[in-house]
Amino acid sequence: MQPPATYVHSWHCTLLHGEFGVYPSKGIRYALSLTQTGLHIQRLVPKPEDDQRIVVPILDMVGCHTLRRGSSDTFAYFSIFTYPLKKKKVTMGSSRTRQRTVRTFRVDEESDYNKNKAVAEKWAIALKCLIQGIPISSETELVPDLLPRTRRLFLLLNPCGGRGNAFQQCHSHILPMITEADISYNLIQTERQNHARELVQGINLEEWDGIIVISGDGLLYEVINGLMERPDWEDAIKMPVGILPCGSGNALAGAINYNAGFEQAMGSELLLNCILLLCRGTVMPMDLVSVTTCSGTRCFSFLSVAWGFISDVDIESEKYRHMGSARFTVGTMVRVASLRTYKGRLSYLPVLDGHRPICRSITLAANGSLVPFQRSQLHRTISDMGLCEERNVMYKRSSASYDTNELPSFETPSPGSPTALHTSSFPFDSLSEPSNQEGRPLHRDVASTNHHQVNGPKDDLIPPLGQPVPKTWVTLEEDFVLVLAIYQSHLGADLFTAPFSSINDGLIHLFFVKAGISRASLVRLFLAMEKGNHIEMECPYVVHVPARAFRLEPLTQKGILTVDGEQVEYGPIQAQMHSGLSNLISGSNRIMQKPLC
Ligand SMILES: Nc1ncnc2c1ncn2[C@@H]1O[C@H](COP(=O)(O)OP(=O)(O)OP(=O)(O)O)[C@@H](O)[C@H]1O
Repeated sequence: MQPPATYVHSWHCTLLHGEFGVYPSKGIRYALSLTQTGLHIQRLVPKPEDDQRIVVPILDMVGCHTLRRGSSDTFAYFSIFTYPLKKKKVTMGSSRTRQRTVRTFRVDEESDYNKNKAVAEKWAIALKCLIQGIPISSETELVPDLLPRTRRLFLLLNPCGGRGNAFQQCHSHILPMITEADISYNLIQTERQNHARELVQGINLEEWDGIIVISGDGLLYEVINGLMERPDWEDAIKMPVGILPCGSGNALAGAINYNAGFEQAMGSELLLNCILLLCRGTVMPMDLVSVTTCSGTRCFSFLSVAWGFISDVDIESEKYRHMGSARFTVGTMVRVASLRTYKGRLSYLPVLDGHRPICRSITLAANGSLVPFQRSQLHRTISDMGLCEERNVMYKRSSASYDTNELPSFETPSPGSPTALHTSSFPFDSLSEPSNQEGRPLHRDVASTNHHQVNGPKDDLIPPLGQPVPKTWVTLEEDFVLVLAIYQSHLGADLFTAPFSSINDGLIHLFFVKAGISRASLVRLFLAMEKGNHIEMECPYVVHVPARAFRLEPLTQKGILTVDGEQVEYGPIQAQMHSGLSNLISGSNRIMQKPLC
């Protein structure tokens, strides 16, 4: 990660310098120089044959502890805990993994322990400040007051998430690393669906600096909605939340990993990256979308609303849960083999760029092979409707700026009001009741059925579900293979679905695939999505539109709708963006503060 050009000089200036022994002592001595971005280690004794230096990036560090060996020892020690990324040779090629490395330095300049201890503490304070993104310079007096009080995290672990190995991951990686980062915690194992939702409704906000789910996206969905159900929701939703990926999809973890500038990762590499970022602890606003289902129930979503192919695969693949993320691959193959289409009406409030709506299409050749980016048929279709100029809009990651739409605002009806809709008034059914192979009931029920969310900011962009959408909205009636509204870059840790999306860009990215797409093209689309390459493709059947609000009215009677991967009641559904409503522990230092050096 590069510092801003104007700060390059100060970025490399030395904050601290010293010469130390090591533990265990083998007569080796090092010169250490600390800069804003790394610790430079130069061996002094025995003298190296060539001028080799090791640079340990601050980004690889989780913490630093000071130590003493015994009361008679006059030396003080400081240990630095790092997790550098190492390449590992495996049978077929190589893979990456983070390996714990501890370096302990001996402060032995003085014959008085207290003087050596003061030096060791100074180094520990400086390192901790840099890890946590607290600005320091060579002029800063390195005193303990620079550091915030010990962070206290409320950890919620779902023993049934993903492959069911969250408990094992917690003991082998998570707890050791956060202890090295001086984080105190309370760990609770969830016992059933909605347990996390209930727990966060009862916590004292003053007692915690963050709520972390050790699970998949489903548990975070419960936490966010539990916070929104509190009478003090305005304060509660500002509680920083975080995720340590132990689920199947791990979409938000994929987005956090990408936001931090790491390479796309899965499994324990992704988990270790996310623990590292949690230890840094920096917080950023995260967009939430309020979703209203046909009964008038409102819930808050941080990831996606899906209908058709994606929600079918998500829910129908529950029976392959033991496979971890591979369950989605199997589910995709099954669903491709018996491809369904769904008739529906999709309306959306487009985002204006210089007062022009933006849309893009992705084109595959008729035979399903990738072709260079061209103007697509669908582009023309929309342009002909006077909705969009014929042009290709390329998005830059986190640099897009759009005009605010000036639109009338609407009152949202309370769930009991005459305009609110009720499930019974819609002739819709869920396509499938989730069940596993053995026929045992699954832990997933249709989410939020019993939760009427009344709190939260007003949905001022959408009229009540029973009323028509404003004339300024775009409405399409189509046979769809899928409709997806996503507001994170990733739909799964290895599904880089919206590369132009960022955690707080205030945009709902609507993707839809129309009936007519060949099975081969659909498979290619999902394969290309792994690396985000689908964006370079053109396909007349695949469209992306940024929006601020949308309404989806299924006209096919049976189907599955999901919000953040959780099944919700089937029927008309609508949603509106509430930008930056929550806070996410992203650990990212992308918005760097000017160093005071
Ligand atoms: N002890 C438990 N037993 C059964 N289900 C539980 C338990 N604790 C939580 N749950 C439920 O498990 C569901 C799935 O959890 P989660 O989403 O975290 O994992 P996942 O589905 O494997 O991952 P992802 O959502 O990333 O695909 C949640 O809806 C949650 O309510």
